[in-house]
Amino acid sequence: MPQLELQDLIDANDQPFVVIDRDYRIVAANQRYAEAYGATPNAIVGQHCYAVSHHATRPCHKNGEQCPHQALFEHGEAVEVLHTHFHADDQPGRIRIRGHALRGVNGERFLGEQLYPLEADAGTDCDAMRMVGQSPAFLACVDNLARVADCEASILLFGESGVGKELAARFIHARSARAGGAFIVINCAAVPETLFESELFGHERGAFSGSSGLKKGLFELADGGTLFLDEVAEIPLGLQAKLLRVLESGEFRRVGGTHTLKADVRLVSATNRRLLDEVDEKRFRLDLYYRLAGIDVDLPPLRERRDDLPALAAFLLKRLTGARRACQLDATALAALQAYDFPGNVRELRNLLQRAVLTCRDGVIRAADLHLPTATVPVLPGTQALAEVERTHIRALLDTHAGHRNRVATALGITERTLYRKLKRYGLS
Ligand SMILES: Nc1ncnc2c1ncn2[C@@H]1O[C@H](COP(=O)(O)OP(=O)(O)OP(=O)(O)O)[C@@H](O)[C@H]1O
Repeated sequence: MPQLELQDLIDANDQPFVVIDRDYRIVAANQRYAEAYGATPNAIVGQHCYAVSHHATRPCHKNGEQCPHQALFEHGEAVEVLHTHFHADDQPGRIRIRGHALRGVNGERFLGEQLYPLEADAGTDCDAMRMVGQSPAFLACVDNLARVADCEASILLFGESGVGKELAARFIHARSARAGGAFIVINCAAVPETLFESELFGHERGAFSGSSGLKKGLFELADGGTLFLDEVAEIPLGLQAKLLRVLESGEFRRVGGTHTLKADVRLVSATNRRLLDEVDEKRFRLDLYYRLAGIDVDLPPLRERRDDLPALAAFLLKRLTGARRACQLDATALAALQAYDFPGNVRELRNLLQRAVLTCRDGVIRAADLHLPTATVPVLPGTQALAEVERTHIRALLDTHAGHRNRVATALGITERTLYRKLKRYGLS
């Protein structure tokens, strides 16, 4: 075999590529890799890999990250992981790293790392799927999602309303081995209790009055893919037992059917209520909770990642205006957004911007165009019962939002179905 110059070989690679020895020292880096970290290959060789890419003083597995170096040198495996690296401009960026086991002329081992910046990744590059954000809280969350995507475990996503749970579920699906299969959504709050079973498992011709032809259920449609159970806390108790049985056996029957069917489905569920609290309140079965929450992932609310606001707002504005004239936020608008708490998270931000785009005439959105709701917290006498406080608060919100129940539900961080129940209970419907 011809002896090739290592530097020439790795410079031929279009992606950043680096070769690392057992002691975490970089022994070679291609031009692309060096550029990504604002240096030349010569300046990088001899440095610790974690110092260059993580600005850290110790290996990343000692900071709790999955580390390709550790995987190769301790376990003999070449693994692919997702990390946050710091680019030349000191900005954090999401990177997918593919580890390669390399052998030196004397048989010694080296780790070759090929880097793929995630923004250029097919699964996340189309606009509808793009998860925008670079704040540490958001990056940690996306990192988590990318790690859990590949395993087959059931995932339970927890986060406030509008925080991006469905987007996260799509992200998981797109990065899983099931990406070629269907991604099926069921919003458990929106399906009337009586239709739940037939929605999930389908029904045979004439199974009940009003059922016309044969209908496949969402479970069946998700065969080979992912079923996303949104607002999972809203599944009626009676159905929870049935769902559990199906999840345990993988078998089900259509309503009115006699054949047992099988479907190979991966479940991703989402909730904005702590399911274990629901279990304590006897509204949710503990055994079903364990089935659904193989791994749980928390999505941070927008007010805990305010650093993401400018990029998110710019991205949403671009999507809202499309090919039409671009709109921009001025400094007063950005400051107003930074000071606002966003009970409805990214969805609320999008809705605010949508309204502002319609009213702004010169392409500049100012604070006043955003019509941010001002917090009017009523001061109530200390002796009022909790239910009365709740009733008063809901009534005030209905006034503020001109009777728009979806906006009131968003502001309260509850589902519309829960709001409807409360309106009925308090005689406000
Ligand atoms: N990080 C993000 N980057 C870009 N868009 C986002 C991000 N997070 C959320 N969005 C957008 O915000 C909107 C709301 O997101 P999504 O429907 O996923 O929220 P959700 O948590 O599932 O809401 P709900 O609890 O009400 O079902 C969507 O239009 C989504 O595309």
